[in-house]
Amino acid sequence: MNDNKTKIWALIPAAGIGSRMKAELPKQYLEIDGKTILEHSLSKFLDHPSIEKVVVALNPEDKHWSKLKVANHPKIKTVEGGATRAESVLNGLKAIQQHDGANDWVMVHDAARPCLDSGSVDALIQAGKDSEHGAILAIPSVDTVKLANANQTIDKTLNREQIWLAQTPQYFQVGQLADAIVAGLKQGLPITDEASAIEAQGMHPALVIGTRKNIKVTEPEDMMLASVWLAGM
Ligand SMILES: Nc1ccn([C@@H]2O[C@H](COP(=O)(O)OP(=O)(O)OP(=O)(O)O)[C@@H](O)[C@H]2O)c(=O)n1
Ligand SMILES: C[C@](O)(CO)[C@H](O)COP(=O)(O)O
Repeated sequence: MNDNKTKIWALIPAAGIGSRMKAELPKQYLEIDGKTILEHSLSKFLDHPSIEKVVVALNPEDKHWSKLKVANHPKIKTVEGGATRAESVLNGLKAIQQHDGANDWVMVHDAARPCLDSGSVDALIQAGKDSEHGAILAIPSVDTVKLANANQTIDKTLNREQIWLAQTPQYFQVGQLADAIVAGLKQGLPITDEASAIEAQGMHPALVIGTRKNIKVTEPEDMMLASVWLAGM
């Protein structure tokens, strides 16, 4: 549980190569309205008064970050990313722990989600005050969800009332999250978001309703959608 005195970090995994985007640059460096996707994602935290510092995990071969204006921002610290998203996040958490931040809280947010609104950040901070096990943004499914067999036939329909689609930011105590990721990686679990590592330790993070605008830019057609949402923000 956090309180009004808790120090809050943001951690942006930005070390991916964007293979599904099939662009010449890693997708976080593609521009929308004169700013890279990464800068749009970062701005929500750099401008937020409750976020003290922002850690950005970069690909060791990154050639683009140093050209951005934001690279010299006093609130930002960079670390080397890892081979997977979970390892990039873990590297960032270790850097925070080196600053004595194990008891601080951290909001992990995909570099590839540029359309986050500050109201959602506020809602997560609020949820962290009531939750022992952290909180994530997510949206209830609006589609009927099928569980598939290996041969792409339907096994069964899941109860939609219980299906939520996870977004980021995901908000946890730094030490609790780092321990959970280390344990999950050791067990060979597929850690595709922070909550999955926490859940695997038997904890139950809260679900906070996000917005459908907070898309993850993943494939080429997502660029158009993100630019529409950003134009309205
Ligand atoms: N080794 C990795 C892989 C991914 N990410 C980051 O995790 C976020 C979500 O990952 P995803 O959307 O899958 O990005 P990519 O891995 O770049 O895309 P793809 O899977 O299409 O290659 C992105 O901000 C990405 O930069 C990371 O920091 N380190
Ligand atoms: C963390 C995440 O954005 C939650 O939906 C998602 O799991 C990342 O998945 P990716 O395949 O690494 O983009």
